[in-house]
Amino acid sequence: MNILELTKLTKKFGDFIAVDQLTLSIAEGEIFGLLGANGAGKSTTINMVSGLIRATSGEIQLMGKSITNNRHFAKMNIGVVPQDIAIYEDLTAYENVKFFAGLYGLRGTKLDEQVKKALEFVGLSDRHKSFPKNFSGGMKRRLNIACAIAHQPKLIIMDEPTVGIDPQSRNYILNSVRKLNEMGCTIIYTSHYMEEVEEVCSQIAIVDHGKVIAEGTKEQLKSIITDTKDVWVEVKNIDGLKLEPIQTINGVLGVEVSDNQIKINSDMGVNNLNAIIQHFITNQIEIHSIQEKEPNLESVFLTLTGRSLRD
Ligand SMILES: Nc1ncnc2c1ncn2[C@@H]1O[C@H](COP(=O)(O)OP(=O)(O)OP(=O)(O)O)[C@@H](O)[C@H]1O
Repeated sequence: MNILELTKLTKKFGDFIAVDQLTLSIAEGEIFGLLGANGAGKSTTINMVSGLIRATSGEIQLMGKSITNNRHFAKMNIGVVPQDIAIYEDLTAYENVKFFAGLYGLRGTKLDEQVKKALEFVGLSDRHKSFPKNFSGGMKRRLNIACAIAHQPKLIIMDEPTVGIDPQSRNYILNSVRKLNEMGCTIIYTSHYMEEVEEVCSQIAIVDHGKVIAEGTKEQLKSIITDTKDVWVEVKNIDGLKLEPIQTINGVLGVEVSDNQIKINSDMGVNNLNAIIQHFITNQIEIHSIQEKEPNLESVFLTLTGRSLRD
């Protein structure tokens, strides 16, 4: 079953189209990655799903029900971890989670139980009486997650939850994503860090200029571009290297140089490694290292859009 279906979802800000007839289906049980550069339209899409802003046109269905006129149903079943941390600095960690969970109608012992469970889940039980103003960035993010999950939503949307935090908290959050998924939640995870999306997501949609430009598992996405490979040659000293003759080697599609590294993009079906190495030997340029790199989601993005994920 699809937990979420977006059909021709569009958001205009004046004349500017931030989300452009975006169509996407997310199956129950996935960790679904929305990958796109800054400004691609990820947050705007999330904000329409969570009801923070109204769509200009298009349809959003949650568990088979339109949510346009059913905000309450959406609110009860969706938990959003917003990009900008939304917690009250002058409430304790416990009070923060209690406040947000209370907005979903939880009361009494049930409220208390679920708040404690959520704090335990994010590893902040022993800090429940502390004020978040004394927390690190990573702890604030974790508290933000507790606030979004205490009402036990079926769909959890995390908008760039690892921006600006230390590596330890980042790992903690990625593990929480996996655990929540194992507990039965569907997760939508937006990021412009392709490593994270590759690591944690079972399905990925690449968003650019408000549209989905490719979708599938990471293997399916990579297969879009497996007809090319990159050979990286690191040299001791680049002086005297002529690039034009490399371009003419059979199968070579492009050559880029940065510092002492030469990246040679080449047709996967052509074995031209000997010819490439020979060129360096002929020009008496000493090779320090040479490696062929597998395509990753960054290269998929680059191939599809002509731009890098991070500007
Ligand atoms: N309220 C607004 N008014 C006008 N333009 C907006 C508004 N909100 C977003 N935009 C524009 O819409 C586009 C999409 O923004 P959005 O925040 O959805 O991108 P994003 O993919 O989430 O990127 P980021 O990773 O930077 O958050 C951007 O060009 C942004 O400037």
